[in-house]
Amino acid sequence: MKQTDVSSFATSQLSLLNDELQGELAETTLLSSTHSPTVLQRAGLALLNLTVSSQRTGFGGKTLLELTLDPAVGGGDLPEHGLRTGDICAVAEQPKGAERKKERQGMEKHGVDGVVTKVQREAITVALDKDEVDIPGGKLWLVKLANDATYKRLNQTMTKLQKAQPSEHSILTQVLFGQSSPTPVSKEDLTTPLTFHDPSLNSSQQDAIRFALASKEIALIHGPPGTGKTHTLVELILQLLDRGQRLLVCGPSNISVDNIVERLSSHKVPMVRLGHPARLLPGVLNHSLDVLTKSCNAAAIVNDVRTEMDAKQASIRKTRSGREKRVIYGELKDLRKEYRQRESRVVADLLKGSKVVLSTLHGSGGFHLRNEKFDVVIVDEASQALEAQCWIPVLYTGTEKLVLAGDHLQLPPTIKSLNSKQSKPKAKKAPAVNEATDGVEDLSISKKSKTAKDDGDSKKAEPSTLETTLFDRLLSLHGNSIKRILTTQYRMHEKIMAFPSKALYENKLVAAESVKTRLLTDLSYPVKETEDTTVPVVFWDTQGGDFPEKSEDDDSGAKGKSSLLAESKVNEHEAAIVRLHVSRLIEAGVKAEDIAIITPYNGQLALLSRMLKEIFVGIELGSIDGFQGREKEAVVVSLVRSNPEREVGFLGEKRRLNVAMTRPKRHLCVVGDSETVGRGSKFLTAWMGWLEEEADLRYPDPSELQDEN
Ligand SMILES: Nc1ncnc2c1ncn2[C@@H]1O[C@H](COP(=O)(O)OP(=O)(O)OP(=O)(O)O)[C@@H](O)[C@H]1O
Repeated sequence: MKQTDVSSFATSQLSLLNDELQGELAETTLLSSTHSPTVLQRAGLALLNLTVSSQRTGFGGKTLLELTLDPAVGGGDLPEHGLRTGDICAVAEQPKGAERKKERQGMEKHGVDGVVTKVQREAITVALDKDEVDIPGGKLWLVKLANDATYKRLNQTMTKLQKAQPSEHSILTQVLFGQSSPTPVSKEDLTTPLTFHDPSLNSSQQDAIRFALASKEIALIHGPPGTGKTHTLVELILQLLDRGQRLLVCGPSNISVDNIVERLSSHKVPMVRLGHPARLLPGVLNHSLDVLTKSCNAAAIVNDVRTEMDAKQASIRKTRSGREKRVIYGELKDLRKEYRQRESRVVADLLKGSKVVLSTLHGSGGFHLRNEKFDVVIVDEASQALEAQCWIPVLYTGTEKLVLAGDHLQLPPTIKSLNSKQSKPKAKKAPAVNEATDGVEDLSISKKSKTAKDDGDSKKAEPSTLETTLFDRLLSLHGNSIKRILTTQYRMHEKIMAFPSKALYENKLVAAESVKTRLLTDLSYPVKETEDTTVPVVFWDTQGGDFPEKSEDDDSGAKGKSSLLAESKVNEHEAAIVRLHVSRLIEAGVKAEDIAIITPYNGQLALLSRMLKEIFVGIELGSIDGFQGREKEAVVVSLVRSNPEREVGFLGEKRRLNVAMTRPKRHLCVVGDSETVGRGSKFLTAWMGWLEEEADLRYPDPSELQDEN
């Protein structure tokens, strides 16, 4: 066991985080200082010609401004924009002659910062950061700002860790750094009979629960694709509650947390979900602090003040006299103070009374939990979280036990905040193609520079230390004895599962009876039996050099211009094969919405989208990274790389390929050049070998593709 020094670990994290932040800020500043509002609006980063359509009081006593298009410019729907709930923005008076840069730079002085809380077709609502603001009567504009809140909290957390004296380190912290070993779990604890709330749990799930219950400091639940990780966590939560424990349940994204809230609510567990209501799934709202503080018994005392404040807000907008305004502001100030006091009493009571609190990792560092103690912290999707994020609930709640659930053999967290959006639910809804490339939201750090570089060749890119997750680090620190793996998977046909199981999961995966032989022809609607619909795995091998890749910007000569414009790859012939295969599936009766096409290269994704989105309405196209956590009945993977140098770039990352090959339930079609891809790495050689042996092989007939074109 290799010990890690706590303080130097924190110091190095701080420096890595700072590098990220500086890069991010430089990029945003560059963007907003060099472009006019109109250009920013076209880029989806700003909205112009707005007016206040209503003003009221929201959670935390904040002023909520609802903005719509000024009737003077015709009103109606807002133009297309990229502003999302949770984005940090500024609202300011629109400079006359919108292009004038000088005036625009005064924005920071005249504008008010806030957070987007609701986005509708005709309106966008912003919760303002400042209490007393005099919103100008003229036209307003709203611009997205860089969000450094995430970094600030990570920074605070790592600073706290850095400054803690060794004598202050909890046993858990010592275990997390290898200075103490985890207390061994006794055999009896692992074998004592347990009554499970869910009798359908399989034996690996039951074992994982026994292990997590018996562990004193840490337990890792390793959930390969489709093995019911969240299902298992829900039972673990119920078992811990039976034992009188108080729990904090977190995940890196809102959706990862909401997934658990939704599943727990059918068990009637009294719980509180922290987080801004605008970011939560509708089904989860009833558990949010915002709604609970309005609906609980003590709510009336808060609501009285809220009503009074709203009336005052309305009267401010009506009066023109500066003196009257000042009087009302004074009254509002007192009311707001009163409101916050009453609300925080109600919130504190609600939190004290709840045995389960759920929030994002980031949210667990908010002031609501500052004095709350929890017996156990559970983190779902832990291999999607930065280590520094996982420390937020650990350090701020003083827990002595941590349960992490995840799969370190799928993709690690990516680093991005400027353009981060809500991550998609696991639900089978079809996000637009550009959204499918987005990562996880709450922290969503995805290094732009890295993405750009990787898009060219990830093999050369050294993994940054920020990407080593706590899950990974603990496994290398303490070994497999701190984890239990879930082995029955409920997603894939057994043939689709076979290679990833053998190559990555020590051959431990077993396909559940209900899925192991499911084919497209067994779908709930009629699908004709064809050579495609009756086989689980198809491999279109384009070997022979007739289907070469292209660098996207070969023609434009943009190579080396900027890391953000780094070249991507396309393979037009592969795209034609994808079209052929999909059209055959659709002719056989498979619905377009049951098919997804995924590829590692954004260039190829853009090409495929142009070619196929309109022909196959409802089909989903996405990057492999954006498809993590999702599933489809049929998945076509376009590998793109085909070159005499046998370069595989992005495909060198086996965790990315693992994600790609484990998305389908009934049908996986791989399109690629076995000669190029097969030389990329040991993993790729093994995969190509396996496909040649086990898949239904197809060799493209150029004349058939000609017809298709
Ligand atoms: N013991 C079980 N018996 C039957 N079905 C199960 C069992 N455990 C999980 N499932 C089913 O397997 C599917 C995957 O479960 P869940 O969403 O909990 O998995 P996950 O591991 O969190 O998913 P992912 O692989 O996307 O991370 C769900 O449809 C769930 O109902």
